[in-house]
Amino acid sequence: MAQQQTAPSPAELEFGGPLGTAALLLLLPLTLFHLLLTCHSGPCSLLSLPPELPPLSAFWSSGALLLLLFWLGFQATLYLLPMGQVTEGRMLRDKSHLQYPLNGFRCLGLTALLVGLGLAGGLPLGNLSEMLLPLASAATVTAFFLSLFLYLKSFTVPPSALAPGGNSGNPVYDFFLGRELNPRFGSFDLKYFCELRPGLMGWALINLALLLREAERQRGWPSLAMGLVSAFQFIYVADALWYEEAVLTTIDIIHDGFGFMLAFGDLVWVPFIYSLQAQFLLNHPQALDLPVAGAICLLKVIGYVIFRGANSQKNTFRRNPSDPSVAGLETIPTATGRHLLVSGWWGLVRHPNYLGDLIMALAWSLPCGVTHLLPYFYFFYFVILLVHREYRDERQCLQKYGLAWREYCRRVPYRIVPYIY
Ligand SMILES: NC(=O)C1=CN([C@@H]2O[C@H](COP(=O)(O)OP(=O)(O)OC[C@H]3O[C@@H](n4cnc5c(N)ncnc54)[C@H](OP(=O)(O)O)[C@@H]3O)[C@@H](O)[C@H]2O)C=CC1
Ligand SMILES: CC(C)CCC[C@@H](C)[C@H]1CC=C2C3=C(CC[C@@]21C)[C@@]1(C)CC[C@H](O)C[C@@H]1CC3
Repeated sequence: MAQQQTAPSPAELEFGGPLGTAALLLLLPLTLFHLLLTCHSGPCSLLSLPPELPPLSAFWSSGALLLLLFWLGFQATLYLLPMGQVTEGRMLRDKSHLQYPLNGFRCLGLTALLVGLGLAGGLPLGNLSEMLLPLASAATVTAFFLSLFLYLKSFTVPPSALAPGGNSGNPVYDFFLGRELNPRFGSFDLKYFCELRPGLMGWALINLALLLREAERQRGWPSLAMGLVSAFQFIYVADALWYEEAVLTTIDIIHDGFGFMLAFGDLVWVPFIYSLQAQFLLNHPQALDLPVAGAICLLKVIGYVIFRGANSQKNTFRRNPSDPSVAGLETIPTATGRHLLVSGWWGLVRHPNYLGDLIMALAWSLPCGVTHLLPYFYFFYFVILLVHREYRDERQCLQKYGLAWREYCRRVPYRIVPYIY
């Protein structure tokens, strides 16, 4: 289906319009540093100010900036390696399709191999755990300059290349949301690359560094809690790269431009905020009984089965509705020629994949115990993100499918949690 590209009217502006996005431009980095400093402080209290601000020099090092640039360059090189299939994205406004390489999982494998070889050769990866603050600053500055470059670049492309939501004419709003839909250098797609590669793999690498540092402190073995958190989150990262093609149908790729929100989200928020549980465990070790660990693993499995089952069912259905695994499901026809699933996972609630993702998020926090709020930050943030995302998606689906979407909402009344929401 072709995408519409008219500038949004003031009533359609998202995230609180220019004022809301200006506030977010400040609040997001402030929240990041508040959380990092709190996590590394003794009391680790989420609601109070960090006890003592470290000297400014603790926030910056040229070594951290070089390391970050090396990581981005390394992942970009892997992205360009001609391995794996190439697939087509959804039809654009000018009726063309972009090509995307599907080599994410292989790049993860190559990265893991090189990191493994490095570790065997004595690479002090654990030291990364002491560089998180300057690394986060370097990543924030990089995301800011990348967004500025993307904003300026967007004035060199034709109107058909602009994102439906990010060309309001207000510079702050457009800088935040992103004007251009698919900024590219030749075949190198900047948004697709950032969404899945450096940040997601960086998150897994930071977790590994924290686990190694903890193991060094405990004479060789990481704690059960750290092991669970790292394993759970690694599975999530590996899953995203294995099913990389699915990201081509997300709001981020289809609807949102590439601006500060995604540049900061992909390159800073994901690696440094999503690793908060492991950061917390390094500084605040938690004992975990085997039965409790077993129950948490069960919760993770339940969440993963729902998340993967729902995502795969929809993706299979969208790719090939007559695939035997989805051919028997009940559907609603829409005026666009597409159908909406109304049984199976998508007959339970209107966003079963969000439900599974939220259950997994809880399973990532529980190994950190219940004495502190900070390891639950991801869960609470994720509830807000997904509720807001669900609201945005509903609005777009109502526009796309009209009466058929209303019929779907009537048949499947709950959005994310059955009988609750
Ligand atoms: N960890 C994190 O920070 C984040 C994780 N995620 C995860 O990423 C994944 C993708 O999320 P997201 O892109 O938000 O949304 P979805 O994968 O849920 O995609 C929504 C789209 O699915 C299609 N759809 C909706 N209902 C139906 C139906 N009944 N039958 C068939 N198609 C339907 C519609 O598109 P169409 O009809 O055009 O195909 C709709 O626009 C999710 O698992 C989510 O949990 C997302 C955001 C952040
Ligand atoms: C900075 C703000 C608070 C908002 C940032 C949002 C981003 C962190 C997320 C927007 C959509 C995302 C997706 C993923 C990671 C987080 C961001 C970038 C996944 C790649 C996570 C793994 C899933 O399997 C697919 C997700 C697609 C969307």
